[in-house]
Amino acid sequence: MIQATNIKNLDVLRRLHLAGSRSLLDILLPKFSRIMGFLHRLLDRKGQSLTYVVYLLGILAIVRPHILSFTHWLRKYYTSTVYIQSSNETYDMLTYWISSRGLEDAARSFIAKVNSNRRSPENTPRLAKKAIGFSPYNGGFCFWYKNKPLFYRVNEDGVGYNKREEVSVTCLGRSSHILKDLLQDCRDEYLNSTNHKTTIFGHHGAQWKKDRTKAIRPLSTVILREHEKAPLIQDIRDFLEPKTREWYNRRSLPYRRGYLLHGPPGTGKSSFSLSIAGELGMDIYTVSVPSVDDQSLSTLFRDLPENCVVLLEDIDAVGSVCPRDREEDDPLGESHPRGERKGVTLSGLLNVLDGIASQENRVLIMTTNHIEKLDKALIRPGRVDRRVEFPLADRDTIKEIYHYIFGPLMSASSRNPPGVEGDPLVEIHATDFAQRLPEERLSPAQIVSYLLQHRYSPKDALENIEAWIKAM
Ligand SMILES: Nc1ncnc2c1ncn2[C@@H]1O[C@H](COP(=O)(O)OP(=O)(O)OP(=O)(O)O)[C@@H](O)[C@H]1O
Repeated sequence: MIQATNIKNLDVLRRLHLAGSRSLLDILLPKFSRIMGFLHRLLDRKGQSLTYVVYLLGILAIVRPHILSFTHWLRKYYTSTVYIQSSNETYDMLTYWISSRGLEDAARSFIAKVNSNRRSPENTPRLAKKAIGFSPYNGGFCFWYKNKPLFYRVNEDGVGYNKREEVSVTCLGRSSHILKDLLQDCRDEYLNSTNHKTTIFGHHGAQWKKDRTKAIRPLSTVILREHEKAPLIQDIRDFLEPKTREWYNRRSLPYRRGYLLHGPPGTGKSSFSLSIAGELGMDIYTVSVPSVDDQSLSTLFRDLPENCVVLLEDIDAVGSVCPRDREEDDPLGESHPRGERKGVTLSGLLNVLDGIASQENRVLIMTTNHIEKLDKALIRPGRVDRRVEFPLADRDTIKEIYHYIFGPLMSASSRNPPGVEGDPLVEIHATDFAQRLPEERLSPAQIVSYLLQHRYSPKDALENIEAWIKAM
């Protein structure tokens, strides 16, 4: 059971905790001086005050180093601490737990950030423009967990670009069970909060970074020819079956399968990857190939968790040199003369795909707008086991997109205006709409975007087709 914060105890412990960081004496010394002043006045008449003061200061000077080393010893041998780096998801779990209870309010130094994911003060509307969030910074606070005091501390490590935030939680005693229990609770609560959601991770240099958590997008909302879509989904599901894994292991085959989604921009490749991750209850880790080099790609793959979807976008950018306008330092601190900064090389990507990091119950999806540019070695079976084309919209796709926007709701999320649901005219309008658009000339993204402009008026969507096509 988690006990609510006790303000009185908190105050005492916060002081003690501060004493840990500033030394107990720094706090006691001013109080001590006041007492000495009082004694001085009291004893002044007897002329002994100066002697007492000198004695006391002398004693203090002698015991001070001992008290300091005692507190250091106490901290070293009679407390346990868990350290968590901000680049790891455990950090999100812990901060979610802390923040959901408002425990961070006990911190005395904060960092304020606009658009941070952290809690804003109670009186700030949730969607307010430039809402300021606060999080503890360079300091700490104490809270109660299962009737035990724990100390939460934020530390910063490194300088400049390499600066990293790290939090630590300390408990009294040599057993770290309470810390493990806490992290388990944080994990459970965090996973509960992300149930029916997909967490999307991007990267910052060679480090994964959580981008956002989104409600699962049903696969039915990504429109693709059924004879391509259904077998692709089935193939991914089959691959993730435990018996498939066993089958691979028994035959000593590397347990991996790669998928290549190709087609023009805006045809649904990323949307499909996100949806399938949601359907499989996995998070998705995305890497845009043009934004990394061999070293960071390999580090990112090494740091992947198990059970996730990995999306490698724009793999046709492999081997291209990114010309730089000027000589500059890259974020990793290396200097690249103009034109010499390499992206991912073919051998770098092949190493990653063939390596152990591409296994471990991971679904590897690669996307490209230019399949014709890909090296044969990259897409040979074993690296790419299934290719699926995401084409420009044909008549059936256009019709389906119309249904998707104006037809009956497919999930609980409200998309259509009242009155449009179940409208028998939708079918007629969808056919009409599909017939008036050129086939295989527009991407689903273009059509979705046009229909969204007229989301409250299917009539307008039909009436403005010619003007829209002309404008394009
Ligand atoms: N087949 C589709 N079905 C439903 N919506 C689609 C489809 N294709 C694209 N969209 C919509 O268009 C937008 C862009 O799609 P998405 O990013 O998935 O395309 P993409 O093929 O990955 O593009 P790119 O190659 O540029 O990365 C999304 O918001 C998505 O909702």
